[in-house]
Amino acid sequence: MAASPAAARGAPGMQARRQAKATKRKHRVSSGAPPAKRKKETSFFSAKKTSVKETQRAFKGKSQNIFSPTKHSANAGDRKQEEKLCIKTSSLFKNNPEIPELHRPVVKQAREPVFTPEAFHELGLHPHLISTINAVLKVSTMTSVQKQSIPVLLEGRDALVRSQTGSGKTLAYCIPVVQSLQAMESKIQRSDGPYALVLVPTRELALQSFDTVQKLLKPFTWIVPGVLMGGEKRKSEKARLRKGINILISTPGRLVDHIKSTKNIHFSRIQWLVLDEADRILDLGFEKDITVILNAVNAECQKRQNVLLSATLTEGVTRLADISLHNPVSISVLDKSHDLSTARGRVVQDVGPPQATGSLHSFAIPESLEQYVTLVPSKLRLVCLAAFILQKCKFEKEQKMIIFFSSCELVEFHYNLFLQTLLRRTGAPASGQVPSASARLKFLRLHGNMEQEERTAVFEKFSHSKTGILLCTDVAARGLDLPQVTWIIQYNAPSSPAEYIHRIGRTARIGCRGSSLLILAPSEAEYVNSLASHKINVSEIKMEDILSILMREDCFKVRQKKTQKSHAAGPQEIRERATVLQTVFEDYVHSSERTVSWAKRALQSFIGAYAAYPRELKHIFHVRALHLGHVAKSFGLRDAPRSLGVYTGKRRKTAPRGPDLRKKPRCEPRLAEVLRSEYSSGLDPSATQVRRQSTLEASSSSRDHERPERLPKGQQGLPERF
Ligand SMILES: Nc1ncnc2c1ncn2[C@@H]1O[C@H](COP(=O)(O)OP(=O)(O)OP(=O)(O)O)[C@@H](O)[C@H]1O
Repeated sequence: MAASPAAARGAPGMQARRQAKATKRKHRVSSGAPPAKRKKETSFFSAKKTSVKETQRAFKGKSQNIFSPTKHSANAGDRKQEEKLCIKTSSLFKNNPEIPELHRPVVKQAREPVFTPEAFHELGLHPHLISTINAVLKVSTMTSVQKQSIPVLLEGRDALVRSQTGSGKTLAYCIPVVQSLQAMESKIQRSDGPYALVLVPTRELALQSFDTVQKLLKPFTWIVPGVLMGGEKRKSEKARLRKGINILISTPGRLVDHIKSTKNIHFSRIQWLVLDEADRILDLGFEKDITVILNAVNAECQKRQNVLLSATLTEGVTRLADISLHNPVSISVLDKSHDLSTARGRVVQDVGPPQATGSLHSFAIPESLEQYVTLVPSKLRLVCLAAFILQKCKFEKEQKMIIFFSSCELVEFHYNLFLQTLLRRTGAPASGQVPSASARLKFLRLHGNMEQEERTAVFEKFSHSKTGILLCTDVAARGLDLPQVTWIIQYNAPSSPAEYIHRIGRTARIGCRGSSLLILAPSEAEYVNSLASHKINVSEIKMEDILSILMREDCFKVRQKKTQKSHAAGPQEIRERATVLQTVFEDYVHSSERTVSWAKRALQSFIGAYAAYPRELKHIFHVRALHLGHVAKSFGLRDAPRSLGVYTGKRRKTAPRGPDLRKKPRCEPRLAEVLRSEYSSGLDPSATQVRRQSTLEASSSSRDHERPERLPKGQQGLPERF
């Protein structure tokens, strides 16, 4: 017989008893007495399935009790009781590590001039190409990188091109490719196959580059562009390859997949090989894929032009290029004098030994990009992020924000959490109300574990929207040109200065204004110096200033009885409201087993990603520095989970005493499956197998970067020739 809803919820008397027990437990904690043994871990997980509304109703009642100490009662006994009840408020702000003074070294950032007064028609391009650039792409004058690169590439030279994010590198290579192919004496036939091969690290970037090429080809209808990027049925891609693609844009993984399985693919006519985001594509993650591609291309064609582009061409790439490219030209718009009134973008030089290129470790950042950092104790991270979202996207107009997380699971968790809490509580306009400021909270998410159709839809939607909040992994860090993004938030610090540059580079593109915020824990403050050593300058925003926005959000006000007067004001009220917000998160997380399990999995993923920071950053980001209980709070978990394994709903026979962060987190197979690669073709089962294995061996793959299989010993290294 099914239990009645009332019975399922428990009789009122039982509920009261439960509440009393809980209060007793809290009192013991506050008085320093050892906490009573939790009856069963199931009590932690077996929260009844409450709807969000129910949770909020329950919460309203609770908050009244929680914050009643703010009233000043004459009765000493009452006061004692009040102090005890204050535990929820104080727990969020108590026992946090001190926030250190940020002695940030002020460095002179490298600057690049973006625009030039020169028009495209000065380049001697086909008149139809010029009119397409002007009329379809709506650009008339060249950017610095275009002015430097296009003539060099039209001369037939190999080139390494570095210029800051959002400075127009795509057209810098697309225009010469189209100009040269349309001018070929024997007119290109579709069935000839690829004349140009463009490799990019992500599917969204492949789509975006394809879109640009397609626009440029409008007057030259006989040249057919095409994109291979995974997610699409291999069969239909094969059919398109069979018909013929002359400018082929692909992610490495998907191209390898076709090289191995598609007979119709050949490279005998290749004249151009372009690696966009070359440092990303040539790093270890893509080593095997790139080797396969280059071997396949080299086997069929020896003479072609090679172009490598990125905002962060590092020494490693330059050295590799130095031995692999033929008489290349290095183009860097970076104005070394930092004096923009002189020598505006005149730095074009032949590649010499790596040291000759000087400032390879200092990357230029758009002048109109303001960078900020805030130091936030772990317990307060979540409320701080939420407050910042509200401040920018609810209370200010026309804000478009991208928030970077270190793994797919972190994105999923925060996306769902914000939808169910921030949006429901503060975001949705009441029925019949005109959508207003609250309607600006439009959450979207993008990561590598999503179906391709959804990925593309999200990309398009965010691209065309004037506002919105995109939660994503580094899959969106490279190359994406999403218009009007005003804020970049890095909730988890990136693993390298190059990734920092690319993430923040999604805003302040092509002369627009934009800002970025990096959220660090107090123990991570040293990261600011690490950035400074790469000439990256950040200003501090105080956490209190971010939290103060909660004063504008009355739904986080502590409810007082009519007879009670709130004595909280200023910082105290901000703290109380922050606690209310944290309680909203915690109530949602603890509203069902499923949500608790999500939170735990996200926490585990966070720790995995944290353990994967490269050696040179380990002194800043080390799991040993994490306080698990505090970090758990930032996932809405009230306590540190006893085990970091994925929650299965079953109790272990012998529960471990407590989490030991010195050990690498144990990744359950389920977790390994979820942590699939961002950049893979998604089709190669052997790759997945190896990746899964490496996930289990090292937690590093929690970070949402692809680390496909390494080559066997003795076979490492790229072919000598691009
Ligand atoms: N000459 C130009 N004048 C005005 N806008 C331009 C010009 N060239 C390109 N753009 C625009 O600038 C934006 C950024 O260009 P693009 O994406 O090529 O930058 P990028 O240098 O490749 O950036 P990233 O390093 O992030 O990949 C695009 O919206 C593009 O249409």
